Amino acid sequence: MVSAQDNARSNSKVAPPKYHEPVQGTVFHGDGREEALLKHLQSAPALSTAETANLSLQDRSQRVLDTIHEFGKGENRYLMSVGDTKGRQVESLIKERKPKLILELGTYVGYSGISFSRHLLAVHPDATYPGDWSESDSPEQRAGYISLEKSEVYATTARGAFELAGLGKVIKVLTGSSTPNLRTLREKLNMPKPLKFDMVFLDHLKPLYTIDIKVLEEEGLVGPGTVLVADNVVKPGNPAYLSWVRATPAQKREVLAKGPLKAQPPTTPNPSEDQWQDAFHEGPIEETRWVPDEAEGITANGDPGLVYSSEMLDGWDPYTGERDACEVSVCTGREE
Ligand SMILES: C[S@@+](CC[C@H](N)C(=O)[O-])C[C@H]1O[C@@H](n2cnc3c(N)ncnc32)[C@H](O)[C@@H]1O
Repeated sequence: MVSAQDNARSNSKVAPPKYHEPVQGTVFHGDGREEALLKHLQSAPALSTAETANLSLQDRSQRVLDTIHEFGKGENRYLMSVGDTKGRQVESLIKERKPKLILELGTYVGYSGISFSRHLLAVHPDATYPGDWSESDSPEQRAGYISLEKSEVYATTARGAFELAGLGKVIKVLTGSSTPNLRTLREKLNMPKPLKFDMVFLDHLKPLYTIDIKVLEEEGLVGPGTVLVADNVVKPGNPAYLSWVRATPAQKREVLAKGPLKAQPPTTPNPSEDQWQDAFHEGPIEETRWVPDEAEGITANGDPGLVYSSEMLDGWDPYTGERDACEVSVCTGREE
C-alpha cells in the first residue's frame, strides 16, 4: 500500500514527492473532505474487521495511517496532518522517553493521534487508559493520549479512525477551544497536583501556541521533565513560540515586566536557514506579549523560571514537498 517513494520519506533528508501545491491562501479543509475521509475509512476493505482481526496493533494502526495518507493525495483532498517524516521522529522520541500522559492540541482527522498513541500501550502495559478510567483509579496509574480539537466534525472523523486503528481505549478526544479548556483541564481529567503531562504536542492554531503553553505552565500541567513538541515551526513558522522556549528566564521576566500588547505587532518574518539557531533570542520575544482573540480573553504570564533545552527536527510537509520542522523542547528545570 505504501509506495517506494513514500517509504523514502521516512528518511528526513529525502524530499517527499509533491502531490499538492502549497495550500496557504486556498481552501484546504472544512469543505466536506473530513466527512468523506471517515466514510472512506469505514468502507475500506483493508480496514474491515475480518482483515485486521489478526494484525498486531502496530500493523493495524499503520494500515489506517497509510489509508489516510493515500486519501490525502487526491484532488482537493490535502490533509493538514503531521505526516510521516516528522511523525516518525516524534514516534522515536516517544519510544525513547516513554511518556505516560500525552496532551495533543489539534486532533484534526487523527493522523498524529494514531501515530503517537500506539506506542503508549507498548511502553506502559500495566497502566489504566482513558477508556477504562474510573473514580477509583489512582490518578498516577493513568496513562493516555488526551487530544483537544475545536471542531466537532473533525473530532468525529478522528474518533472513527481511532476505533479502526484499535486505539479507542488509549485516546480521549475533548472538543472545544484550547485556551479556556486548558484552564479547567486538570479538574476535568482529575489530575491532582503535582501530576503533569510528560509530553505535549502542539499542532493547532499557530498564534495560540505561546499563550497555551503559558496557561499549561501556570496550571503546572507542564514543568520539569515535560517535553514539548511543536509542529509547523518552519511552515508557516512560529517565531514568537520559538522565542519563548528558547529564551532564558531573565529574558522572559524582562519582557513580561512590560505588560501585554493591545494590538498585534508586525510579525517577525521567518529567518533564513543559516540564522535558525540564533534568530529567536531577541526580536520575537516581544511578540509573546500579544494574545490573539482566539484565546477568548484568557491571559497568562506562564512560568518564566522554566528552562527548556530546545532544538528543531527537520522534516517535510507530507504532500507539498515543502520543508517543515517540529521544535522539541525538553523542560530541564526551574530557575528562581
Ligand atoms: C494542523 S491540524 C492538526 C493535525 C493533527 N495534529 C495531525 O497531525 O494529524 C490543526 C487542528 O487544530 C484545530 N484547532 C484550531 N484552533 C483550535 C483551538 N483553538 N483549539 C483546539 N483546536 C483547534 C483545527 O480545527 C485542526 O483540526
